[in-house]
Amino acid sequence: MNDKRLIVALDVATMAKARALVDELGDSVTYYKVGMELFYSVGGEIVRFLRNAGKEVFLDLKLHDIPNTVAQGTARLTRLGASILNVHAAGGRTMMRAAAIAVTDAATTLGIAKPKLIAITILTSMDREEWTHMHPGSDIAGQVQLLARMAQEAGLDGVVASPQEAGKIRAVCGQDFLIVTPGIRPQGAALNDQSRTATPEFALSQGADYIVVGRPITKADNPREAAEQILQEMRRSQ
Ligand SMILES: O=c1ccn([C@@H]2O[C@H](COP(=O)(O)O)[C@@H](O)[C@H]2O)c(=O)[nH]1
Repeated sequence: MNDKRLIVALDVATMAKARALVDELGDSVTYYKVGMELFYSVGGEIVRFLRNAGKEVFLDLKLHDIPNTVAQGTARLTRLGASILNVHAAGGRTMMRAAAIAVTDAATTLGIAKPKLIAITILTSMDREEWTHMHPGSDIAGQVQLLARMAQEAGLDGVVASPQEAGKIRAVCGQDFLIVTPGIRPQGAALNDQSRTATPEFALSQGADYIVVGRPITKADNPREAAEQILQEMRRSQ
């Protein structure tokens, strides 16, 4: 069984560990997310390895800097052949617009398919107490909707958000806008450092296009079995 809507977060520190997990998950998983830990350890080699293994890649490096720096960075990353790249929406509309143009131009010059460019809204680890401390009088869901609309207006293809806000994003951004939801926890799973979580079934019911699952699979005693259980839950929710 396999479902491209499941993206497994490959949060390990070495190529050997990454290879072992990809091997173990086999054909049950076709989409992997590569984040800072693995990319800063091994660089572009991991993207080439996954692509050669027939996998799709979400390169989750969350760029956040001035427009020119982010544009140049996303242009360089485009060459690696990932299907999804991302930046922080908090970098602003001008920064997101610059990144969107840079990705399109780089893909055109290289003659490759343009990766989707999506924006981080508010990290799923952020809880309401911490948010209110930082932004008195503002509510998370309203801010997520605002950031998602900004990303859409800047020409991005979608956002990363908590499954708890997916429905609200759909309501303001419509159907033709990608919603990728980390913070996924099957019933009874440890939350770890996540706060605004939900089950795979709930995320999909709220309009998420993709769910991102890391530790509930990668730290399980039997990662393949954990992935298969999530895939079964996804199938039930169709
Ligand atoms: O808001 C965000 C944005 C990105 N992430 C990333 O997703 C995975 C989640 O891993 P779990 O082990 O399932 O918690 C991780 O790589 C984060 O960097 C996120 O969690 N929230």
